[in-house]
Order: sequence, then structure tokens, then C-alpha cells
Amino acid sequence: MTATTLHGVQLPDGTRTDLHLANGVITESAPADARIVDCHGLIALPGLVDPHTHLREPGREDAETVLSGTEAAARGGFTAVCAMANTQPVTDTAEKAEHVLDLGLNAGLVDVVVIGAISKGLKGEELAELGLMNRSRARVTMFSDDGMCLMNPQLMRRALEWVRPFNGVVAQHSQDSFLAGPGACCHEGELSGRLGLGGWPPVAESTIIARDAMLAEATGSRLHVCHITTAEGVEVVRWAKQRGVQITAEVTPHHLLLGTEELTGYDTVYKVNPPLRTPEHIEALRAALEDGTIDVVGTDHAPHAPQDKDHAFVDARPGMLGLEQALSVVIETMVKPGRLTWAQVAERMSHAPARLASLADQGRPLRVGEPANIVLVNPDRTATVDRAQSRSLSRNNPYHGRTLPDPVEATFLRGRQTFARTDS
Ligand SMILES: NC(=O)N[C@@H](CC(=O)O)C(=O)O
Ligand SMILES: [Zn+2]
Ligand SMILES: [Zn+2]
Repeated sequence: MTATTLHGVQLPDGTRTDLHLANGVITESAPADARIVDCHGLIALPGLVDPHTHLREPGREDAETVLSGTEAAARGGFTAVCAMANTQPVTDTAEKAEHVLDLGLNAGLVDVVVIGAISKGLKGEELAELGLMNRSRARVTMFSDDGMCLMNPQLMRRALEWVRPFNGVVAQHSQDSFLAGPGACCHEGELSGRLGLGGWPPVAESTIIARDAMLAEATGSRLHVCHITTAEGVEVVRWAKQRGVQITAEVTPHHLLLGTEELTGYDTVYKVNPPLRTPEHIEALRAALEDGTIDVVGTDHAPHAPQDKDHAFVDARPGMLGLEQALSVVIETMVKPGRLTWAQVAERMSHAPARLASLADQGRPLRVGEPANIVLVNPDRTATVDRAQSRSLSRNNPYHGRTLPDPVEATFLRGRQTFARTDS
């Protein structure tokens, strides 16, 4: 593999330097035959780490494969993605976890980190093989029934106890379906009434977060709150952190940018769980990402085939794409308004998610000796999103037609270029 020198690149702390990439790591100096890339005006961030991706393989390869999903990830600046367990079959055994790991290794574009199911078949009844998945080649440390809220508090407690010896983490999709209105498919509020759609009240999220935070405290285990969407939920996380609970929270790009007003045309691309919220909630999420109450950005990249989206709003599958525009949305909503520095973007999108998933070789600082996992960012470039250009096999891109930052110039996984912009 040829060595590369990123000449004159800006580091997250604002300093300018030459970064030499050779043999998979950042080196002190470059060999004589190194390719030199002029990086003036570009920023190097540590490769992004997505703690929450749906890759759909095995089972729904018409919507996404590990290859197509990881191509989308590399294009978005990611060098690692954590693959959710709600595939068909569900990732609930060591063998299935190793299968997903191997699909990722074969694709070779980003590190595919396997998330195991908490319960067998995501049914919420019996614990899955947590210990065996952890001891498998996939070395699973994160467990989630995402797609479903793990309702049974006894099972939640036992899952938290199980992961403690290996410092694992339980990631919850916090949505109490008993509190949802009939046919709930959007935020409960003035608009759901006007549109005649059933709603999810914010309290359906915050009460589950509060319950799980208390269980995490009682067990001394790590809890991760997936895709938080409400001001009340953020308040509970803030309170739990003050108590010393080992809790982390995640926000998606779409919940940072998009609100309930998108729903007025009943376009099912905007149907997602948890639902898009109102401006007060969106502002609470941005403020919490700014002050660190929300630790990480997770895409919740959820590809769906047309036949699963082309339905009445209430019947369509929830979920939207996120990998390719995640950094675009964070720049638009957080960097441009001066709410996050580049070092803080690196923290929320690389360092912190790597710690969450216990990844030793991801989310590392850009220093000599560290793995050469890097995304090159052009902070000034913008483009109009075209869903037809996506690397994903699916087209449920909620940013289609919007002009947004288009920052990713190139992505390097252990020094090897996994994405390069070709249209400039
Ligand atoms: N976010 C969604 O609306 N859908 C996700 C599941 C999930 O993240 O809950 C999916 O798998 O499609
Ligand atoms: Zn979810
Ligand atoms: Zn999800």
C-alpha cells in the first residue's frame, strides 16, 4: 500500500501540520515514494464512528447489504459503524454475530462492530446469548433490542447485570408503547390532531429513560439511550449524570434538523421512530449536544425498500437514511451557528462513540503511532442532496432536494482510502 502525506492539513484543535500515513498508522515522516495530497483549507478529523446503523443483511438485502451500507458509511466519513441486531434473523447468538462480523470484514470499507440483541428474537421475553456473543470472535460489548423498546424491567435489570463483568453496555430504544396513542406514528401534539394521526407523547420516552437510569444505578452498569428526542428525556439524562449514573445519550442528525412541519404532506420518508418533534424539543437537543449532556451523534441509518414506504402514513415502515449526510447536518445545525468546535465534533462523532462501543483502534487522536483512521473535511463546500446519488440501496433520504454542507473529501481506514470525492 502506498504511503500518503496529507500536506498542510488542519487538525481539530486548529493547528496546521503534515500527517504521514504509512503501514496503517500515522508516522513521524514519509517514505520517499509517498503520495502527497495538498490539504490546504481542509480539516482532518478522526474517522467517524456510528454507534447506531441498520445494515439489513442478513434478510433484507433488497433494502441494504453490508457492502452498500458500508459504502454509504465511508462516503459519510465513517471508519466504523455499529450494526444493530434487528436483522432477519435477529443477531442473538454468537454464530449470527460472527456472520455479521465476517460480512463486514469481507466488505473491508469500515469496521463493522456487531451489536447483539438483548432478548431472543427481540421478543422481550428471554435473554439472548449475551455472554457467548461477548466471547465470540465478534467480541460483542453493546446489546440492544432497537426497533423495540425492552419493556420488561426484570429483563432489563438482568441484561445490565450480565454486561457488567466485561464493561458492556445496554442500549435502549426508549419508547413505552403502552403510552402511545392508537396507531401512533408521529409526535403527539397540535399537528397530530390536525393531521388525524395517532401520537407518541414525550412522556413515553422520558419515563423509560428514568426507569432504566435507576436500574443502571442499582446495577452499577452502563446504559446507553438511543436516539433521544425530547426535552424531558434530556432533563432525565442530565439528572442521572449528576447522580453519577453511567449513562450516555445519543441524538440523530434528523432529530437535530427536521421537525413535525415536514409531516404536512404525509410523505412517509419523514415517518421515523421516535418521531420528529417540535422546535422546543429540537432546541433542547441542540443545547444538550452542545453542553455534553448528549454524548454522541448516532445516525440510526434505517434503509427501507419502496414497498415498505409506499403506504398510507400510518402503515409505512418507520426509519430514514442517515450515514451520508450525518456530518453535513451536524455542521449545519451545530458548527455553523458556533455551538460546536471541530474538536467537539470529533468528540461527539468519533472519540465518544468509540469509547461507548469499547473500540481500541477507533476514535483515537490524530497523533504519531495512532491508527490512520481519518476523514478529510472541506468546511465550505455545499451541495444539493440527490437521493439517486446515494451509495445506499434505499432511497428514503429525508434530505433529498435540500442544500447542505457536503464536507467529506476523503476517508481513510488504517491508511487505505475508502472514499474519495471524484466530482471536484
Ligand atoms: N428508527 C426507525 O424508525 N426504524 C428503525 C428501528 C429503530 O431505530 O427503532 C429500523 O430498523 O427501521
Ligand atoms: Zn430505535
Ligand atoms: Zn435504530
